[in-house]
Amino acid sequence: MLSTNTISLMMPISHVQPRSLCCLPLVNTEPSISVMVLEHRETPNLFSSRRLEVLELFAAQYAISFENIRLYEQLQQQNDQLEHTVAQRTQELERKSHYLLAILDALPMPYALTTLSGECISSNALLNERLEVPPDQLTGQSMVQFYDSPEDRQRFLAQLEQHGSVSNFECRLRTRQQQRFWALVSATYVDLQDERVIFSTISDFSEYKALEKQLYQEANTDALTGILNRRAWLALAAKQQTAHPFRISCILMIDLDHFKALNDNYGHAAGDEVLRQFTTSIQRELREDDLFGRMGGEEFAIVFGGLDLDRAYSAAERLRTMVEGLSVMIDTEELRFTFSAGLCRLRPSEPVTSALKRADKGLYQAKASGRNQVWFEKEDAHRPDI
Ligand SMILES: Nc1nc2c(ncn2[C@@H]2O[C@H](COP(=O)(O)OP(=O)(O)OP(=O)(O)O)[C@@H](O)[C@H]2O)c(=O)[nH]1
Repeated sequence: MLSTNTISLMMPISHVQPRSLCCLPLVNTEPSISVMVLEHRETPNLFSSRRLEVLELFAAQYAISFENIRLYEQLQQQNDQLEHTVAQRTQELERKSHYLLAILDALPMPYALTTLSGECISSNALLNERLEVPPDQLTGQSMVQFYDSPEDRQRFLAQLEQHGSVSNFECRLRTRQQQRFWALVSATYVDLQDERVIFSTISDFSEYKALEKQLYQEANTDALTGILNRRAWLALAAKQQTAHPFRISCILMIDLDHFKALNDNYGHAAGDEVLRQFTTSIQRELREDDLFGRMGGEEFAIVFGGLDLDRAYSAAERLRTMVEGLSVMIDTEELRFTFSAGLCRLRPSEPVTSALKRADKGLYQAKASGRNQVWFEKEDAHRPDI
């Protein structure tokens, strides 16, 4: 209900004095938001208390509707604001996603995005090409099939799980056409909105691996005969000794007899051929546990793994007899040759070079005693000298 004060303050709407004037505040939940003014120019005292009650109800309803409209407009404004923000964010995301795709497309190496179980989510053309899979046919496929050994895949996943990323994991992959190649795989986890996936890149390093193998071959083998060179033989002999500290082994040092004369009489190439055929023949006779190497010139050494002095001596004698019976054809000429050798036990934890020196002493004795024979040190023997 309006107070008298409020009414008296009200000004008529028109300049003609009204005979009845009513002023009602439009009040809802909040303080008055507006005022409803009614005036009548002809009938005095028109706004009786009963009429005022009705008008008050009407004013209240009006206030509610008015408030509703205001709230609706406010909501509409907020909605517009929200839509604007969403549109802006979407645009931003689209731009970022566009950048990301552009970067991935420009990546100069094969990549794949896979699920944790190895299913390909996306890949680039370079990967498809390297794995010999037609464009777009990798998505949905299991990448596990491209690992040459399933154990490699397990090791790769174990490393990824342990460190969160893997750098240059060396393994062999195979293409869909079953072509094997060496690859370095690097990977990291990527957390997408609702799942964790793996982003991996691969680089083919088959050429490097082949070169590495070639360098290893060159560094460890003798170019003429293809067997171990002195350095590699010493290293492997020491490695075997460490791996089997309680295994009995013997070392045989071999030197071809009168090789200078053979070279002088038949030429260096004939000497080379003799060295090659000698090596091949000896290799044929040796067991897997034996280690054969060229120490230089016409000198060779063998570790008889797991043989005691008696059995090693028998083996050395068998080799000596075999070589004695060999003949190498040089043009129409049949060349025959022999070797002298020194034998000794490789004592536990004794440096291989030191045992080699003792075998060399036996070799010297064999040469001095007329060649084409095998000698061993007295202290090593439980039987008399030959
Ligand atoms: N063809 C050829 N000859 C080699 C090679 N390496 C070393 N020689 C030769 O082997 C010969 C070794 O001669 P010496 O050390 O005098 O020994 P030897 O003539 O076998 O005499 P003894 O050992 O006393 O029986 C030398 O003439 C070397 O030039 C090689 O790779 N090829």
